[in-house]
Amino acid sequence: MITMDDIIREGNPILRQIAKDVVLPASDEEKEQLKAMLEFLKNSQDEEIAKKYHLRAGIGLAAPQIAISKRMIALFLDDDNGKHFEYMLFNPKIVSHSIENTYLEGGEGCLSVDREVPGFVPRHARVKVKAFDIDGKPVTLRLKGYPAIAIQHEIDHLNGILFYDHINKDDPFKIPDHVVQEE
Ligand SMILES: O=CN(O)CCNC(=O)c1cccc(Cl)c1Cl
Ligand code: NI
Repeated sequence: MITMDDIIREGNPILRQIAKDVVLPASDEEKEQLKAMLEFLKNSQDEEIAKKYHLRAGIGLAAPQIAISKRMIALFLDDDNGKHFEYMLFNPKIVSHSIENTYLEGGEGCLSVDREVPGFVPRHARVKVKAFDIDGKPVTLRLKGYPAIAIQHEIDHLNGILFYDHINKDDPFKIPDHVVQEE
């Protein structure tokens, strides 16, 4: 199982690399790694397991965070209406997005960043993502709200971007442009 020992932290150059496409069909090893990433998220949100293995909670995970510079991400979260989102994706790509932006009032955090970095992280309010599922089938996701924010955080990891790169340096809590409502 993946634990915090497997998660690389700021300073490790892998976090700033552009991850490589997974050559499809994915290998059994790549499928197992992606399944393990989803399992980590579930474990990290399970009070008993998280306590037992000292896991920090996460709603998403990108392969570069476990030192695998490949375009693989997992998401496991419920949105504000309690709708559940659970994905294991190969080669996700944002193919279009809203002009409108959004942001989380509480800011964002990252398992690869062992410190609080306060400030609003501007995100597209809505995204259309094309990717491939664990079986190699093409999928198209249209997301808004929390899941849209989360998938952007993960796809950023594949491009060597960390959440705080987006925070306004002069005024971290400045409301981002084109924001229509707060998350
Ligand atoms: O890349 C994934 N992580 O670092 C896992 C830990 N962070 C979170 O779960 C998290 C927390 C707040 C906002 C967003 Cl968007 C995310 Cl993703
Ligand atoms: Ni992160």
